[in-house]
Amino acid sequence: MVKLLILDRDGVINYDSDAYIKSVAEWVPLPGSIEAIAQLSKAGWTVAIATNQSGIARGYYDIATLDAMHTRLRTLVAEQGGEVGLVVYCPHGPDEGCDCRKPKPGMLKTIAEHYKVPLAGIWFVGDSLGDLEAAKAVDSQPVLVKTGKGEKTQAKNLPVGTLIFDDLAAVAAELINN
Ligand SMILES: O=P(O)(O)OC[C@@H](O)[C@H]1O[C@@H](OP(=O)(O)O)[C@@H](O)[C@@H](O)[C@@H]1O
Ligand SMILES: [Mg+2]
Ligand SMILES: [Zn+2]
Repeated sequence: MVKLLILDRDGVINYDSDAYIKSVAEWVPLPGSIEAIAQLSKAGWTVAIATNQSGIARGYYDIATLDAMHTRLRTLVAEQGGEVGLVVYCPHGPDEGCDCRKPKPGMLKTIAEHYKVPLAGIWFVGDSLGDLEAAKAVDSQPVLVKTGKGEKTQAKNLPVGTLIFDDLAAVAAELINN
């Protein structure tokens, strides 16, 4: 069976910004995140990504720019000998009522269906409460990292059983070494 790990993007893999990440130049990996994904991949994990990208609906950047960010991510991970799995994004705005925008679990379901694995217990790593709630909604394991908005999120009322790590590198160390 596929060993699947699902990651949020902004604030987990790369620095986030309240002004959105609007270009490849603004898409800057957090320390250790690229290496963490590569190490997980080389250890047999399939690393997929589920990311809200309402900046598309807001007109801040286009799909081609978003795809270029993900090509950059894939290139950097490949340079470390790893690979990135399926990247799923929600391009919609908060008021469109789509099924994919977190905290709805639609993107997690899409990823699980793609890899034909059940979502129960799958770790979903995020920095926002919506990430953790999306995981809880499908019985996945909510995992909070303190990067991005994570420290602020930690002060909120977290889903029962949420695991907390400093950053993605710490999550990778836990999964690879245990
Ligand atoms: O963390 P992920 O899901 O990868 O992506 C989050 C981004 O889409 C943006 O999501 C926005 O929330 P709203 O979409 O405006 O509610 C804001 O939080 C931005 O700061 C953030 O960059
Ligand atoms: Mg995030
Ligand atoms: Zn959506």
